[in-house]
Amino acid sequence: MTRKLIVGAAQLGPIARSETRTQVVARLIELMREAKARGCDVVAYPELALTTFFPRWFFEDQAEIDQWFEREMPGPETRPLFDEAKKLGIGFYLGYAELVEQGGAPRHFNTAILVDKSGAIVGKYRKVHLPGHREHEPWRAFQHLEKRYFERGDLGFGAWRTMNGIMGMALCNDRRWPETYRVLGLQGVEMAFIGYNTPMHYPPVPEHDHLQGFHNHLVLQAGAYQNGMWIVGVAKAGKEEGCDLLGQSAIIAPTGEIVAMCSTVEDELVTAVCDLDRCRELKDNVFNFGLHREPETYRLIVDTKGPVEPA
Ligand SMILES: NC(=O)N[C@@H](C(=O)O)c1ccc(O)cc1
Repeated sequence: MTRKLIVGAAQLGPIARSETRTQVVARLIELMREAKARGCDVVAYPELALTTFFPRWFFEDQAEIDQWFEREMPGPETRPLFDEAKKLGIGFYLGYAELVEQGGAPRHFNTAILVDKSGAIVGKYRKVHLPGHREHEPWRAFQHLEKRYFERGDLGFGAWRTMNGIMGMALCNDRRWPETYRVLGLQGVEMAFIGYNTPMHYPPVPEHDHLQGFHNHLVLQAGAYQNGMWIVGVAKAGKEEGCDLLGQSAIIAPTGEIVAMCSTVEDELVTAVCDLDRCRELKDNVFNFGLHREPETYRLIVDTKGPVEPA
């Protein structure tokens, strides 16, 4: 049985603040149909793919915040996407803001799901590394209030056997942290889906603005290679409500090579044939964990948040 998966990275251009879920889902379905026409088994969408990137605004009214969140998945507006996936027989990865009631209390997460070819949700991930700030910082041209609007994910970095392989998920800022990939890699993940919304302007260190594209590929390629996994990085891109977001969505081989990349900052699909068996080239050799890892010497990584004084 071949383990070649045809994978689509369905980058989204900007989503206007006024755009409805129904309008966005229509865009997602169009990309899904294109993916199917190009033979895809699975298609990946960005982080918070159903709305504009709302953490760029400070809202005080909880009802105004909650309007950006999904209370059920699928819900009435998103069900057509699941129906289409089932009809076409294509899997998908989707990021969205999740609102759940637990023990009578509302909980807010920045979430991604993996849906198989039958339209069933097989995995859920809630973003662990929440970037930005908690309080209103009016000096910024755009807020980045993920720390205010979301709780840290409580599901860890899972791995799921589906679509003939072992699949993992992460979201945006998670991709900058080597721990993310390692926890996935240790579970044998062969393909990780990572949606992102990355502003080109980084207010705390604007000297890095020109490096956004470089840093994006640097971390995705290193994560792929060091763990012998395919990585599908998918942007929400373009000028969204005046804020420039990085594009350059990419499919990356376990060798670290970029095999497909978007060249616009609009809705754009790129695809690649991803042979999951190629992960073995790394997992059995240079990154054979069982043979070469020395976890006893890595204690600081889990025992401290860091930094610590040098010994
Ligand atoms: N949605 C995200 O997690 N985005 C982050 C990232 O790309 O790491 C990010 C980028 C720039 C910032 O000023 C704040 C946060």
